[in-house]
Amino acid sequence: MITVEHVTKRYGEYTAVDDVSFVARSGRVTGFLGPNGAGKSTTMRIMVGLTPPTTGEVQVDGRHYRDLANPGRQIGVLLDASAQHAGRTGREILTIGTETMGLPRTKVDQLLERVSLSADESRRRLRDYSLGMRQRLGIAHALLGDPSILILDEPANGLDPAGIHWMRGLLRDYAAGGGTVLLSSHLLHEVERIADDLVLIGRGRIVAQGTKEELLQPRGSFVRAERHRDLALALETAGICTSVSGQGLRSDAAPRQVGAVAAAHGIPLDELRPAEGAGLEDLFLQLTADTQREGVAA
Ligand SMILES: Nc1ncnc2c1ncn2[C@@H]1O[C@H](COP(=O)(O)OP(=O)(O)OP(=O)(O)O)[C@@H](O)[C@H]1O
Repeated sequence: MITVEHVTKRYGEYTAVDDVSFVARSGRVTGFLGPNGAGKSTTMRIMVGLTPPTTGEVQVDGRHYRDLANPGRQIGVLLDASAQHAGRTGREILTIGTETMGLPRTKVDQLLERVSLSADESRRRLRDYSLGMRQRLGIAHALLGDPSILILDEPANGLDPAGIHWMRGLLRDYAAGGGTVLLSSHLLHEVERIADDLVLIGRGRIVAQGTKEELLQPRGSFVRAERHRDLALALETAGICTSVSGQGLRSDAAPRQVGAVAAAHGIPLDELRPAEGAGLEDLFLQLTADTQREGVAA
């Protein structure tokens, strides 16, 4: 479990992370989502002691990262797949990992196989790796010490569709075995498929968090009636704001509430249903509308 408590990071006058709190639970995949520059990487760097927070703290399984004697055995980290010595081969990078963590050398071949890097590829230098191969090697490195927590910054970056499918299976299995997975991504559809819980961040602030089901639950209702104007007026009088949507009206109120108002005013309805689920992308755009660089309206 990762517990982030009131973490703030300021660079001079600029606040990159603003009072961020959330929990990534064990046995679950938590997706950390946000537009460019939202503060995801900074928060992850704070988690693993690479950046000191201005205020607040992060605990991993109840302890601070800096207090872990052999952190790689508890937390697997992939923040930047290219942040390894470019002149070393993949095999060398993993071998150094086994040595610093006190693991048997046999782990190297096990992990290479697990991330589908061939013996030939493992002998190439990192500078000659494609981005996808670097990601695979980075994931292998993160998994080396059989940690109970994985912190991955944009792990799908550079992976081809088969690679993304593979990674999804790997991380789901990992969480099914009780592990904690926190992954950041811009690939909203990918996260929608893999995550159990979601944390959305915009301009350093958390804008929404909860289970995927909670956040993607359809909100509000769609209603259609011949006496369209009467219905809109009745709903407005009942304190329910509506907007015109196609042939009907959309509102944030539940269908039951809308139905009750229509019944009270004797307005026959042609259609009444929950509004379609927004989908993560819509939700993401809505919640970060004022933080999007492109000013994307919901
Ligand atoms: N060392 C630093 N000095 C000054 N500003 C910084 C520093 N590190 C990060 N920032 C700023 O903090 C903000 C958050 O950056 P961060 O890398 O955490 O965003 P991100 O959500 O990971 O973005 P992306 O998805 O583009 O990788 C950015 O505006 C960035 O320029």
